[in-house]
Amino acid sequence: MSIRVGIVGISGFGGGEALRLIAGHPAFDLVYAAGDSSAGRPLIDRFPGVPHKLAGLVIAKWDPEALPDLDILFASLPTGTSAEALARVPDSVKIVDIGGDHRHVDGWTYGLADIWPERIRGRTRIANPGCFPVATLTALAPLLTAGLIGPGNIVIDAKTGISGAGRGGGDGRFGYAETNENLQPYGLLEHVHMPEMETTIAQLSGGSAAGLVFTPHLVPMTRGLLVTVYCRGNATTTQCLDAARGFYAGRPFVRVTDRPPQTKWASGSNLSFVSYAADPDRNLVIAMGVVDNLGKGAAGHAVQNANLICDLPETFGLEGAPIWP
Ligand SMILES: NC(=O)C1=CN([C@@H]2O[C@H](COP(=O)(O)OP(=O)(O)OC[C@H]3O[C@@H](n4cnc5c(N)ncnc54)[C@H](OP(=O)(O)O)[C@@H]3O)[C@@H](O)[C@H]2O)C=CC1
Ligand SMILES: CC(=O)N[C@@H](CCC(=O)OP(=O)(O)O)C(=O)O
Repeated sequence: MSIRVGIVGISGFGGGEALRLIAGHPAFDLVYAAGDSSAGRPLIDRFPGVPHKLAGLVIAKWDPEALPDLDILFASLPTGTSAEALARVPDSVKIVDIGGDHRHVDGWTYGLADIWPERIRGRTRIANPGCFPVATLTALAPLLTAGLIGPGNIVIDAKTGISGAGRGGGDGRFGYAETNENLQPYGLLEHVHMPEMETTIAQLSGGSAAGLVFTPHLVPMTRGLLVTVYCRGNATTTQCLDAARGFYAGRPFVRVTDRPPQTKWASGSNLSFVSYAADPDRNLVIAMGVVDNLGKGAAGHAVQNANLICDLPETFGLEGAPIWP
């Protein structure tokens, strides 16, 4: 079976990771690559290591009115730039939007694939969750649905690799000299992922995520994302681990570990790792979540969502082991 696939934003970090995964996918055929400043360049010029079967593809100027015959389009454009153009893509073309323009937007399904795959199958417009929300929500969902923690007063302390900012993140914070051997908090009290997390926590728990605090930090590594989430709840560590093991039983991409997870465990993969430490005497639950920001945080999750909407095995193209070391 061959499913005709396009990627817009292919020269970026998210698009490049989608290219890597789709190049090895057993059912997807990349027939369209698009961008802006990279348009006109052969793919092999932008990515010298691209497989021979894709070497002839030339990056097109992104134009939703000039698409070839496509079954599915991956959109990996800067948040804020894709809504108007994606609205002009024909209905017959399924879309997975890796960017942030369609999360909790009417007509689009919020694609938390490990948590609610049944909501995604059969849909044609999927909004990938943001990278911080997916790590956080994957760790919290079993606890919220089991009532082991409350939805209020949750504190999320997050660390991300620099590639989370994309190639275009050019305000001087992301160069080698600024990031090497440096730690930077940012987005305090107002990060764009707050509303997405508040809405989904409320959906999962049936209550309000009032008092949510989220502080991301840039750390000097290329890939990887870790959240340490402090919650109020009268549960033991064993109860939290058991709840997560039950919740994710049979799900291929979530690993529940006794040990606190590390970012390298997920590198280059679509895996999420979660773990917990809880002290009922202090009414304290600590939930931890790890993903690769470009894997489960972006392109890996997008391919998983695409598999679901194309009625393929969820794991197609995503079965490789993580990169180590
Ligand atoms: N990086 C990450 O870890 C994650 C990113 N995301 C989201 O994914 C999206 C892409 O991010 P990322 O790959 O990191 O960003 P990059 O800055 O690395 O890449 C952006 C891409 O968008 C293309 N582009 C920009 N403007 C236009 C335009 N007007 N028309 C066509 N193409 C355009 C660029 O093309 P060209 O080079 O040809 O100009 C480039 O390929 C963003 O919405 C981001 O928030 C989500 C989760 C994680
Ligand atoms: C390091 C860094 O800057 N990371 C990005 C997260 C990338 C992401 O998930 O972005 P979207 O929600 O726009 O898709 C950020 O904090 O905004």
